[in-house]
Amino acid sequence: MQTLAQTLKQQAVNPALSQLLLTLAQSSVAISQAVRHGALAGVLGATTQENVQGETQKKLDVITNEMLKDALKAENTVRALASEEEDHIVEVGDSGEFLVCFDPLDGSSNIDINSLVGTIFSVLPAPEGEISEQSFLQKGSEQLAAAYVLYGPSTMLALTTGQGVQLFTLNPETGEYLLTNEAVSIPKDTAEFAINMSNQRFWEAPMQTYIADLLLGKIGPREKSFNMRWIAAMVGDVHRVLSRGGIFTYPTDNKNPDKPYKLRLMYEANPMALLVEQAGGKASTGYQRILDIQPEQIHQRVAVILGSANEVDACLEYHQQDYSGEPEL
Ligand SMILES: O=P(O)(O)OC[C@H]1O[C@](O)(COP(=O)(O)O)[C@@H](O)[C@@H]1O
Ligand SMILES: [Mg+2]
Ligand SMILES: [Mg+2]
Repeated sequence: MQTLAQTLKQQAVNPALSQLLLTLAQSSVAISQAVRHGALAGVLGATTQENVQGETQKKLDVITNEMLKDALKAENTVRALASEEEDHIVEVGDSGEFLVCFDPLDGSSNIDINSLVGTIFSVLPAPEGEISEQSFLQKGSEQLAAAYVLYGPSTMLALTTGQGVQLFTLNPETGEYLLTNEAVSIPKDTAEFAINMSNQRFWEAPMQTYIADLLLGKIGPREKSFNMRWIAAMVGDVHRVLSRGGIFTYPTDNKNPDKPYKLRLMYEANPMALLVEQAGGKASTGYQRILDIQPEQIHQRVAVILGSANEVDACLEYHQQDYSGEPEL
């Protein structure tokens, strides 16, 4: 089986980018080991700190963030990084062509129940000159590479450098990622949706109506029965979408008027949107292609609807209708 390094070579990926991706992959092997040791390594549970988003940091959020930061500081390919667990950007080197955004531990509420977690990466070109937060505010379509690692029964890496999506499985004996799917393709149609249903009463009318129609199954306008899954780790849900199709959404809600969206654009939505599009799927806010959004802040949040192309289109049709004359749901 082909290794990650061999695959990058075959794709003729620029050597500096290859080196960076191999470093990120290597760090994820170390994270995978930390995650696997769980309580034995004393890494479970929460810290007393909060991140910039006001969320209590888990010990592993902090540990994995430090691991990635240290690995990137030892690199000469990266100018600066932006992380979910850092209030501001962190400059890591004077030379280098890249900026990296990451969510070091996605789905961290799953860690204490020994369920799926992951890491998400996005690589952007570094502009010339001084680096500031502004340098990161590039559209998702500018990403040079995007990847996630899923720490599940096996550890898997999904990667795109703009040449489709490849899936690698970690050989735990050798610490090497081996190519196990060279061209991921998301089926266009699906009968599976993923949404946190407990927020139903807080959604906008289009999402309320769309999900209500899915729940009606064969007797509803869709004339088809749908199943539901929710892993509470975007990496896990997106991996299922890449593996067998589906629609995944964390839509706009008015639960907390100051926070109408949950997922973060720069290190959750953008990298996942690139992976999904590269695998033949679609990713939208309901009103705009995610990869076309002009970011305004590194920690900005966004509504996400992604997955099987025809199902995302079906959901988007609901967003084009006018609900103003209808009674409130
Ligand atoms: O707990 P909820 O509201 O279901 O939200 C789950 C969502 O939150 C996230 O866990 C956010 O990620 P973090 O754990 O990195 O903060 C997503 O991965 C997931 O889709
Ligand atoms: Mg996350
Ligand atoms: Mg996280």
